[in-house]
Amino acid sequence: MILTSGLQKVFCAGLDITEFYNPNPDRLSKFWTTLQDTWLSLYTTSFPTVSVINGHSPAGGCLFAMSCDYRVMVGPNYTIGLNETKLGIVAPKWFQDTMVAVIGQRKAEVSLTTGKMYTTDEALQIGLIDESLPDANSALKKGTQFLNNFQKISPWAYKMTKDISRQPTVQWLIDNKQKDLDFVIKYMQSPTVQKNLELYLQSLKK
Ligand SMILES: CCCCCCCCCCC/C=C/C(=O)SCCNC(=O)CCNC(=O)[C@H](O)C(C)(C)COP(=O)(O)OP(=O)(O)OC[C@H]1O[C@@H](n2cnc3c(N)ncnc32)[C@H](O)[C@@H]1OP(=O)(O)O
Repeated sequence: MILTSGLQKVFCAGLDITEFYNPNPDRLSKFWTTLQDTWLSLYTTSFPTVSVINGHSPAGGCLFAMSCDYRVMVGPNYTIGLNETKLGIVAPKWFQDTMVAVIGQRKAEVSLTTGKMYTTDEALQIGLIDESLPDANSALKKGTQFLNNFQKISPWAYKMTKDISRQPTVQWLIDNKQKDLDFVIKYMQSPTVQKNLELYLQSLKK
């Protein structure tokens, strides 16, 4: 499966920040549970996945890209990263662990604490993406070539290998789903968090 965007310059703008601003707890609960379930499904697919990152990919967008098996990004003008600290919020543990699995503990810590958005070249250098291509068509071709590798791999061997590799992060969320949800609902009601989100939303307006 190839995960890509039909938009011109945005792969995924991340989660809808307006869902966090002045949230209705019931709605936020459904929103967050859907996100947890979507991520669990994507991270544990029984088939190979590639993200063809054909535009900017902040926060939740970066999470979805990192959750695929391989990342091909169009360069040089787009950016990718977990920028939550720039919004004055914290990336949850499972977001962080997904990044650690891709780029390693040290690089992830620097990336997460600074909320850095990496250009395509920078992302390639730190291993956040696997390949950089100059346009969307060649990126799609590369992504397809990667998937073709699996024609010669046993689906069972593929799935078992991926499960072993991703199990700790997946199991943590399965075991802590309700705790994670309760924390997000409480966290989003904090006046400080709300102020940070208000300022960030204002900064996005043109
Ligand atoms: C101890 C443990 C604690 C754990 C607690 C957990 C806490 C919860 C964690 C929450 C995790 C959050 C994850 C996220 O994904 S947050 C979202 C992060 N996304 C961004 O920062 C993206 C911001 N947007 C941009 O940078 C640009 O819009 C972008 C580069 C994507 C595109 O640029 P472009 O110029 O094309 O688009 P515009 O800027 O014109 O945007 C158009 C309008 O869309 C609005 N917008 C953009 N992104 C978002 C978004 N993610 N959510 C809501 N709205 C968004 C933007 O304001 C424009 O609006 P108007 O048309 O009204 O002006």
